[in-house]
Amino acid sequence: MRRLALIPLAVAAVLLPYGLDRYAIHVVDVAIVFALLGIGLGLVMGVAGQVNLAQIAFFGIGAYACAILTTRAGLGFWVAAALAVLVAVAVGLVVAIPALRVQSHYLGIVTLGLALAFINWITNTPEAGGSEGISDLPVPPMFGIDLTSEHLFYYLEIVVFAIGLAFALFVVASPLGRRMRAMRDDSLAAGALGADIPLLRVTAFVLSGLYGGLAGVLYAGLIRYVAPETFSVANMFLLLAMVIIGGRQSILGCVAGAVALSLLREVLADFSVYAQLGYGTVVVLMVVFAPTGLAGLPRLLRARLSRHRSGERAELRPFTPDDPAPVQGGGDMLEVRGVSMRFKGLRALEEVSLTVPAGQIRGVVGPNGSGKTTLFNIVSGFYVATAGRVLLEGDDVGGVAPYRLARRGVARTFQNLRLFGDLTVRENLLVALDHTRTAWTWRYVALPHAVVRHDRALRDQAARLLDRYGLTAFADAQPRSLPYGIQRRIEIARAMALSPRLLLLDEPAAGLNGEEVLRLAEMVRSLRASGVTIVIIEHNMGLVMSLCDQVTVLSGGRVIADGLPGEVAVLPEVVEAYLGEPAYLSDDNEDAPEAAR
Ligand SMILES: Nc1ncnc2c1ncn2[C@@H]1O[C@H](COP(=O)(O)OP(=O)(O)OP(=O)(O)O)[C@@H](O)[C@H]1O
Repeated sequence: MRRLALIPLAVAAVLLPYGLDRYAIHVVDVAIVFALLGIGLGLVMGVAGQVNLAQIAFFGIGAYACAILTTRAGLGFWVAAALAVLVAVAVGLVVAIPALRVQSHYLGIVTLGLALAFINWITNTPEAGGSEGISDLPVPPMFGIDLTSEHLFYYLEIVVFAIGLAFALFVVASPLGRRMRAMRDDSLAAGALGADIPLLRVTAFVLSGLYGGLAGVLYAGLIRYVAPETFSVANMFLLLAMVIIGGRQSILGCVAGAVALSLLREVLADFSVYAQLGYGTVVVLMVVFAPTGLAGLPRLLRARLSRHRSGERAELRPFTPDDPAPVQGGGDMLEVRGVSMRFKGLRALEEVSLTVPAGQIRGVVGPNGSGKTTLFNIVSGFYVATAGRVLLEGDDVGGVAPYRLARRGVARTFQNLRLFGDLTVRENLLVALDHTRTAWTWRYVALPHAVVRHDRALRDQAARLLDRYGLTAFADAQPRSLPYGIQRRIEIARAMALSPRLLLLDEPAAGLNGEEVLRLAEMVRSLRASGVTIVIIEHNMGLVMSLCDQVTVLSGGRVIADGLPGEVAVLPEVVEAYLGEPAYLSDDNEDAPEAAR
């Protein structure tokens, strides 16, 4: 059906130049160049969440490299064009380096600085023609077709644009695009689910450089003259306005914004000062009232509606237990040896040691601020311990990045749920189910069919997982529109999508009612029966006492007790650590849900 809808669009695109005079087709040709730039900026900023104010420089590098290589080095247009796109991609790689260290507005400042450095270079370098620019670029040869005609050049542009748009849409809908969106929503959680964040950031900037370079080359072939004013900061902000107004999270929105503002710019050419002011005002209004741009409005409305609807008929189906499986290996799954962690002057952990045998459910309890979550953060690779070692099945994994640990079988949930709010429940699971490496991105160009097949297989697995966790009814909802208990279930399902051997649950019962705690306990037992080793931080002592094989008690960053639940609960030092509230640590805790005991 969707493909059929493309036919009238294609016919309209073919017929468009027939109704346009020379000036109008020129405006359309420039709008297409900006649309390509918009796609690049949409991918890096909207999809991957990397603030990039250097897009105008990628555009300029493509155009200038093409101009210099043709007029100064005497290369043919297409050879120069191919090299120019490669140069823009290489610069994209270089611009990605700061993104590995800084994010958000800091990254904005760095990339803006790089754009200014480029503008400065082209304005002051004789090889780049200084403020005069470079003129007399050769006409791109095309099997005898005269591309000096902007009507004919339009057809070249529209083909490049169509391929560029199709590729961008394909990437966004694919596992790679999903990972990028997950990274944009919450890079920590994405890393914990196996997404290689540094490589993903580099990939986003490379794509941005690719589209910037392509736009630059087309611009060079169209105008056959390059000068600094085209690649100014003012035009960078115009480009930003295009993407923000259109909707940066939607590639089609970016294209629509770029085309609309390019045309509007021509209409308002005589009022350019007021026009700039107008764009600025509209951008501010959009950021405040519709941050997802015009393209995001229907989704915003749908989300609002589905929030009401899913709230009305929210029915969580029962969890279907996994098939029991023997624990493999049988040795120690996790060993923490003398781990200390300091944050500046604060000692969060001091010489903490514990050993978790494979197949155990280990409870980690302690008063607030005793270092439980810090311990999880070290085991899952978020923090590197100041001292001590962490062994996973005997291998030292201290300092190993979270995404690598995730691939080695460590999954975790978070105390304050870290679901990807802009992704659906199904997509949340799909991110975790995808175990491919980002380095396989070349497949997107060379083997797109393999990518489609891989995605289909992932979707089948996601459907089974949704069914097993009773979440099918919520598959297409956004997690934040769902009740808290369901969100907790989704987070466990998402962690299990990694097929972990070690599962770290950080206060999974927080915010759950008694019935939900009962279901949680059943689920955790079933996960253990399926061969997963579990470490659980919990304040609900009824749950801890009934569920855990062994309990480690932390206080002030130190292990003060370790043993069977019933034994540690009555130790005086443990009672004291809990401010003299022994009832919380005993089996007789009346606050503990009946079901969890
Ligand atoms: N990134 C950080 N920077 C500075 N201090 C930190 C950081 N992370 C944790 N801390 C400090 O380390 C100590 C232990 O915190 P942690 O979150 O591990 O405790 P917790 O036992 O999990 O507490 P709760 O039960 O309240 O979640 C606290 O004093 C906390 O403020």
